Amino acid sequence: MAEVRARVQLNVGQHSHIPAEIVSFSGLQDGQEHVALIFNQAESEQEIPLIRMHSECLTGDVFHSSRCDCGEQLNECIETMHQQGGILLYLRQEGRGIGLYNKIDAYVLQSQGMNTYEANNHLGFDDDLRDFSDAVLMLKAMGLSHVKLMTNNPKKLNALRNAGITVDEVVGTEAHVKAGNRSYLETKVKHGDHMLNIKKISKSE
Ligand SMILES: Nc1nc2c(ncn2[C@@H]2O[C@H](COP(=O)(O)OP(=O)(O)OP(=O)(O)O)[C@@H](O)[C@H]2O)c(=O)[nH]1
Ligand SMILES: [Zn+2]
Repeated sequence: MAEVRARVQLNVGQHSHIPAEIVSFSGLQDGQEHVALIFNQAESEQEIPLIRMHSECLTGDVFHSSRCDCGEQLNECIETMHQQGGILLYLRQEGRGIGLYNKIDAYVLQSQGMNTYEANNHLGFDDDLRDFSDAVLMLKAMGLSHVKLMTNNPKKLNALRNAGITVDEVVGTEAHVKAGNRSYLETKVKHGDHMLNIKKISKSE
């Protein structure tokens, strides 16, 4: 069992204009400092809250790297939750769990022609090392057993359902295409079973 350790108000977003609360936890299992951001006190409302499990991506979230869509997804999530309320779990699972330096090694291999999964395998890692059991503990610590989930990744949906969390609805994120991330997005759809609409990607390109 994990518990809420501290919970404090802060404003977030590009102009620090979006009120939220940041939550830390005790009793998480993988040794990482995962946090939750709560918008509009969504965990205490009667309505089933929208949640997102966002895996850390320093290059995308902070530097808005051309190689992926993580920063855009994070901004989209924060804007949506500002409007509708919601809970963002920011999970310290850099590089789908392989860590930042290994992800940069994988980028080197991708620059030589491998796709994201081939590069992982070449480095001796499975396609995806993420485990969402701490995310489940965080939800339970906040008293949440019934959610709407913002993702395009069916593995996240299955992880919650297998842990006894009821997911009423899955809300996809937009396809954020920019120069440099198209093959990354296509690979997610072809090899990672992501429910991204490639046609939508082509149109907005
Ligand atoms: N190993 C590796 N990880 C990457 C690479 N590009 C992005 N990531 C990581 O992928 C994670 C995001 O996972 P994605 O598979 O893009 O998306 P998702 O979180 O599974 O699914 P959504 O909920 O739909 O966003 C972040 O931790 C990124 O750091 C890469 O080339 N190699
Ligand atoms: Zn990324």
